[in-house]
Amino acid sequence: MTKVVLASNNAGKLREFSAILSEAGLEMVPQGALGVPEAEEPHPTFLENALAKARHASRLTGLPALADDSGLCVRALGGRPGVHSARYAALAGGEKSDAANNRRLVGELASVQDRRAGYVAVLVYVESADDPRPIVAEGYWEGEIIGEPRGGNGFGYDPHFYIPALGKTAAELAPAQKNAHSHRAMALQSLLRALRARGGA
Ligand SMILES: O=P(O)(O)OP(=O)(O)OP(=O)(O)OC[C@H]1O[C@@H](n2cnc3c(O)ncnc32)[C@H](O)[C@@H]1O
Ligand SMILES: [Mg+2]
Repeated sequence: MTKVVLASNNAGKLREFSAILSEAGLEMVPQGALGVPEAEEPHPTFLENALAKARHASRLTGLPALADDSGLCVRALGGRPGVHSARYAALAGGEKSDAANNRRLVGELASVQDRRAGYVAVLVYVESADDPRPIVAEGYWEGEIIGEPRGGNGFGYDPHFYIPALGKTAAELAPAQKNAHSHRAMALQSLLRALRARGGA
């Protein structure tokens, strides 16, 4: 099994990745278990932030690394919170928590008709810190933002992310169901195909 460092400190992401990757024959080690501190994510694009996180983890561990930069893009908010999804409330002086982020989001949409939104995940895999050929994959998942939270699974904005075709929020989906539809799962399947095409896994 190839050992890969997962360049994330988000417990929700780590759970979703490990469920998919264990089936793919990759041994993933969360960066926290190897003493890697959080990387800076100062960039305006998911791609640049994911690349920065992957390079950082690979540089500090000497292992191949997989990073995920993701977020919620709301049409009526011009794509916000976007790359700032993890610290949306903190940017407005609030705390850095899912609950505070959701309060800010729901408050901003209180009198807005257009509820359309999408989750974006950009994954980057590097063989080494200076890998000249990173593998990049993107996933997108469409939904609508609802004011009242529903469901206790998932993380982040999931209780407010309603998928009309499923009649449920992402937090009402069982973990395996979320992994059958989500932005992260779609990106990961595409990244694994690219990796296999290179003979990597
Ligand atoms: O950078 P790492 O350490 O991976 O962890 P993070 O939580 O800071 O991750 P990001 O910088 O990529 O920010 C992504 C944020 O977008 C939101 N998000 C992304 N994917 C999500 C999902 O599947 N369900 C709910 N919220 C999600 C959630 O608020 C995340 O904190
Ligand atoms: Mg982050």
